[in-house]
Amino acid sequence: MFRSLSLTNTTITLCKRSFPFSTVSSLKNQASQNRLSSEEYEAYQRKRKTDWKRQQGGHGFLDELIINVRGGKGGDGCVAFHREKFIPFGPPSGGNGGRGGDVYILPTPELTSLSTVAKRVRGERGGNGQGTWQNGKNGSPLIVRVPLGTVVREIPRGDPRRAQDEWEAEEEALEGLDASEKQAKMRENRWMHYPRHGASNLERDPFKEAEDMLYKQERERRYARRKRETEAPIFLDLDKMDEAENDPSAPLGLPRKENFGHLVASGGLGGMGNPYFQSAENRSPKFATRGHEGERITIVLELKLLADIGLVGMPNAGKSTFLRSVTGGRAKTEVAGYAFTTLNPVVGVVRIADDGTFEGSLSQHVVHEETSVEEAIAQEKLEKGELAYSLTRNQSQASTTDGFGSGHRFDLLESFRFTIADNPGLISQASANVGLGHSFLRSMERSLALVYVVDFSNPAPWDELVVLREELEQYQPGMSHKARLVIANKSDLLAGDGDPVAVQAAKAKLKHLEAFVHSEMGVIDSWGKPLKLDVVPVSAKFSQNMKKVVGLMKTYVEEARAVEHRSTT
Ligand SMILES: Nc1nc2c(ncn2[C@@H]2O[C@H](COP(=O)(O)OP(=O)(O)OP(=O)(O)O)[C@@H](O)[C@H]2O)c(=O)[nH]1
Ligand SMILES: [Mg+2]
Repeated sequence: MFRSLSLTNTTITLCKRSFPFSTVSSLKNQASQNRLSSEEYEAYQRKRKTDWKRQQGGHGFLDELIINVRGGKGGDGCVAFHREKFIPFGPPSGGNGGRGGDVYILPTPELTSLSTVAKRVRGERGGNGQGTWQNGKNGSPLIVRVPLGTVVREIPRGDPRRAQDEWEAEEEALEGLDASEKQAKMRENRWMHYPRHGASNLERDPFKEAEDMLYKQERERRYARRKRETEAPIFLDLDKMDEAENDPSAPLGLPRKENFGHLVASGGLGGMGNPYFQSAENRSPKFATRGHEGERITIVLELKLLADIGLVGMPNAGKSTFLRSVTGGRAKTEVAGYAFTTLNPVVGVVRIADDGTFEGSLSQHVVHEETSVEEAIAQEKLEKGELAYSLTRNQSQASTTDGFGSGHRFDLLESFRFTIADNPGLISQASANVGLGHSFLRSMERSLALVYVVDFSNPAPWDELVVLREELEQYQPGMSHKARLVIANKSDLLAGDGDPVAVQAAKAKLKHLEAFVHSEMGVIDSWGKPLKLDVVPVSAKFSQNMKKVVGLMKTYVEEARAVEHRSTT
């Protein structure tokens, strides 16, 4: 069977298979047989990647993960009777089961992504009780480590992404059974009987009373859980390390308290051994309870990247090129001339010396071409054998004349550093999940400052600004007041050849942009004072005017850090 697939103005025919990857491999085959040009193949792959991201409706960026957590099941109680020489009918001696292990969440600075977090977490089971009053061992606590800056939210009841809780799971397992079968199963899940006493136990009043009591406790627990879920669902904003507090004047040799983090699901209680059910009426109870199920909850983890500055712009404005330029090509973010190249936020580090020189400016790599062009150049060099003896990045920096020496020597000169996050493109209606949605702005929420990047070669770059501000406000009212700067990128495209008329026109356009920004785009800073945004024309591709931008960004970060410092002290 065949079907047609339209691809960037060409129509190709490909084999229909049910598994999408085979479609790609068949395309790969076609490409290798020269029936499909490599550009067409690439365009197809790119389209699939972006479509896939879009289908997720803005969810599923690398910084969001849903996990199912279960506390450990409690250990079973034991039915036993003490036996000793000359004591043939000793008292009941079954131990209680141990508690199931609790599950905690702990923020850790060593982690930077949620990729290491397991999607299903289950606490350790408590040990079963044993004869001669031996209680089972408690399950040890389980710690789920997440990166610093993770937000933990419990998924509420009714949300389809939520897994069943322990009671719902049991109800589902019992579905379709008649009343007596149900009762038998429920008893099996809850009670242990002394061998050959199962049937007789069920008829005796003490057992019935104990059973009623157990169900009553269960109902109370269930009610309390529901109440907790609706009144105080789990919400943790883990942006700070919290150390376990140790008393400094504690006696020597006392073990240090261990910090487990935040409890998210507690383990089930252990079952009761048969001595628990001993009473005046029932001197030798021949039953014990099984351990309780641990709490089951579904939580969503969201990682807020901690970048000082966030770049906000429409697709293709040159955000990724800008990040590569300020980091001297170190930040590995893809650059290409089509919309939605960047699908996940990428963070780069900018290091600055006292005199305003930044590490990226020392790089001899000043032209930042599209990734595919750079790859083609590298491939060509590789084939010619030029790469074999070429200098490494640090060696080439050592040969620069400005006296900074090798890249490592910059460590001595570095006086300030901040991070910049390159974001996917934001478009009009992103809040209604057009394009890639805007959920990635979550990473920007705690950025100290935002910077708009617009394509200055567009006929009306000011229109872009209005849309961007609108989308920021849609995401979080007041967020647009974090903006400090407008980068007018791609300025080389205007009057790059030095034609005086074009230069005049470019100057006039810049004036217009500045006037627009000053009159329409004012913000209120954290002290409540009105502030005008800076406007700087740059060419990210050719690394022009970058020093000025980096200098300005440094001042924003310094100011914002000072504000934060003051508000915390
Ligand atoms: N002439 C010129 N082209 C530029 C400049 N900056 C970026 N470009 C080109 O603009 C195109 C888009 O650049 P990207 O950096 O991928 O744009 P982006 O904003 O990251 O786009 P998305 O990731 O899709 O949101 C590429 O073809 C770049 O080569 C510039 O300063 N001058
Ligand atoms: Mg990009």
